[in-house]
Amino acid sequence: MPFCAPWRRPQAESSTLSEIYKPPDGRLTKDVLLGVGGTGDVYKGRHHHRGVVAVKIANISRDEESVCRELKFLQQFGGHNNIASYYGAYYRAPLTECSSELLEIVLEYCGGGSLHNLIHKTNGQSLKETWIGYVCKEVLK
Ligand SMILES: Nc1ncnc2c1ncn2[C@@H]1O[C@H](COP(=O)(O)OP(=O)(O)OP(=O)(O)O)[C@@H](O)[C@H]1O
Repeated sequence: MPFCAPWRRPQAESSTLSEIYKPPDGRLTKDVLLGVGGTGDVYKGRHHHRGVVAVKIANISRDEESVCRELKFLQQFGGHNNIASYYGAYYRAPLTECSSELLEIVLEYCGGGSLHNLIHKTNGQSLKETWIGYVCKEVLK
């Protein structure tokens, strides 16, 4: 296999995705749609333990490699101050033969909105130099 997804760990080669990433079993609910990204739709939700969270619905069937790359990134850097924390992922089996295998990726909910929104809400749709400096400094940390 040219590509090895992190959930198919060497010691768990015989395990299926559903065994490694157990289904949420009511521990996770999804509410409003927050946005749509390259990996899938992102919902505001509630996790039984974490409270309010963001839930990214990643389509494994469509692009397993991208989902894997994103998970790897989150597992490695999710502890950084400026990156949403990664709380775990749940496997969702296809409902019918034609539907997709999904992974529900649970993240820290970032309620402040996006930089894109901030720019569009600002007079002249342009941030002050001090703000731009602050954002650049935080991105480079
Ligand atoms: N942790 C989060 N908290 C709150 N909203 C979020 C969170 N993650 C994503 N969103 C919302 O969902 C949208 C899509 O996010 P996502 O991370 O999937 O894609 P992206 O980073 O915008 O693009 P791409 O997937 O192409 O990198 C964001 O623009 C944002 O509005």
